[in-house]
Amino acid sequence: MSSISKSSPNQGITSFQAFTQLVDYSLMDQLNADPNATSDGVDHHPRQVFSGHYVPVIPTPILDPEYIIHSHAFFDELGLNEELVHDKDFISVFSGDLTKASRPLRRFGWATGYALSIYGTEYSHQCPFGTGNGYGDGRAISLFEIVVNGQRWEMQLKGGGQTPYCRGADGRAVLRSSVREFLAQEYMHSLGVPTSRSLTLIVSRSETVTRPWYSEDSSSTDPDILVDNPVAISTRVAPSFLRVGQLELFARRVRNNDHRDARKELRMIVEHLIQREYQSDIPQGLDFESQLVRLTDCFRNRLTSLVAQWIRVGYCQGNFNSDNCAAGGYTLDYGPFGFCEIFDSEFQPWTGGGKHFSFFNQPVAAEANFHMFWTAIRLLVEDNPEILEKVDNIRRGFREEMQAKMREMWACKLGLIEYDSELLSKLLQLMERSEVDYTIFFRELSHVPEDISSLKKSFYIKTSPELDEQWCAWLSCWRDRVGNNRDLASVSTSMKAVNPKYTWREWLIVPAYQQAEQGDYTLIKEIQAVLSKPYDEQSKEVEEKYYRLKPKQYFNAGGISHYSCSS
Ligand SMILES: Nc1ncnc2c1ncn2[C@@H]1O[C@H](COP(=O)(O)OP(=O)(O)OP(=O)(O)O)[C@@H](O)[C@H]1O
Ligand SMILES: [Mg+2]
Repeated sequence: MSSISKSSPNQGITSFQAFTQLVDYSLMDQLNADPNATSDGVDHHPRQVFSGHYVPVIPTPILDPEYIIHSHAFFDELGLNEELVHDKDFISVFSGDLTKASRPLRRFGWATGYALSIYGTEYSHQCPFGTGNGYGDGRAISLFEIVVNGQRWEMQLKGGGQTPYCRGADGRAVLRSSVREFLAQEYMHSLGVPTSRSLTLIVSRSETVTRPWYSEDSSSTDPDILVDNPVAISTRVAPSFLRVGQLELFARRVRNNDHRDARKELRMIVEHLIQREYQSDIPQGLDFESQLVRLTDCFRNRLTSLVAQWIRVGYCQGNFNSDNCAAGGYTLDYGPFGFCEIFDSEFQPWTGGGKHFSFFNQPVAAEANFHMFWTAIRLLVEDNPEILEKVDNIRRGFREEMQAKMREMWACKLGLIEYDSELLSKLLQLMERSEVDYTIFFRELSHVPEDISSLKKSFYIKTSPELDEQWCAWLSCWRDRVGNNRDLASVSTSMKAVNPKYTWREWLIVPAYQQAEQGDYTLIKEIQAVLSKPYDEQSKEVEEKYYRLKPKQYFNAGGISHYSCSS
């Protein structure tokens, strides 16, 4: 679990100039740039990109940037001193201004194309040209990579302006969505769930964009007003930003025989993926085809673990398309996401997401993404039946592995040594009938209570005596299972380490971004601190404010309980 540790003034990198010494373009330089890219990186209009792995693009800085917050934990990991946020060159670069960048920095970053599959169905008409060649990072621009203690990190602006993939949109992200993404990424990391990380959040004091949103107290499904929002840039960081959709893009070009180098470009991006994300799992000395088998196996392992973890912590990605599925197996794109409060196996905060991307259906959505991954990479071993058989077997085994990871997760969450399907399914029924708060329920259960009174803290409805009786029977059965020859205090400790006390409650986040729109960042910082220790009890004051059921007025509230637009 991460903690906030602030480096002392003498420790770590304090100047942007020193920071630039970490920058490394060597792996990116092995990939192909779009041969039709402009030589000056001024490439901000929607156009088709037919080949190459990336397009060099100059970001568009936000006007009058003001630093809001950075990740203390991640600064610490990277060996950056807190002082760095006072270096104006550091803030300029992470607000999208590369105009004064000097060597080793380059004056442009890059955007990448990717394909889209929704729940295993390929799409290409979402791009303005109807071909898929205009789809990709429309507002995400990577600046550079740094290497710290042998670990490579790609630094990417979200909201850094238009790219050839912007499809005519403004390339911006609003403060609301940037605050959400910044805080959620850090929270996920503190929960111990693999994720892209947050570095900095910077807002413009003068530039705004208009977005549809919800009027106060609106219960409408779709936004009912247009709002001017300050724009912001959050910088997110990951070993790479390669998505399943990216592999698909190159695979589609191979299948369609789009150009001479299509197969070569697919192989290059797959080799790049192995180097960027799987170096520690796949020995470099192996021949490429054996590496591919290992890659398929490792990705299946990471993806199934990830989704089981999501369900453990109550997270719903909301829009788990292949273009929002990181090929490194971590959480990516905190737009339409939400955390389950009142338990509903079909919980889905994004109104456009439907049941297929809902809370408990995420293992199935993940399988659809894995299927697209497998479809793409198997093109590279088509002429080797032995290898193909191995890769296909791994594909076939997805469901079984997913189920095994889910069983393991539920056993852990319930403090059991062995998974018990009957105990779990009875519990889930009771949870749904009693409308329990997902986080509060499991946290209270983690105290291994003797009766159901403390569990009732998590109920949104008043239960009948008959329902109470069923709960008592369930609890007694569960206590027998967990207590069998085990010390209950240690069961409780291990349960508390997997059942967080503090969760993301959208109605507590809303005031933070609303106050930030008025220039007050206190609440953002408070939430960052609380969510950085989600498994700790924390103070009485924090408990009273953050360990609470969702108040009635926020049920069905547009922009809080559901949203149709998240950008
Ligand atoms: N304001 C915008 N300007 C340009 N492109 C945009 C904008 N908003 C979204 N897009 C693009 O539309 C596509 C779908 O949007 P989605 O909300 O999944 O992505 P996102 O949140 O911008 O991106 P990411 O997946 O990089 O976190 C993405 O390719 C994204 O780059
Ligand atoms: Mg996305």
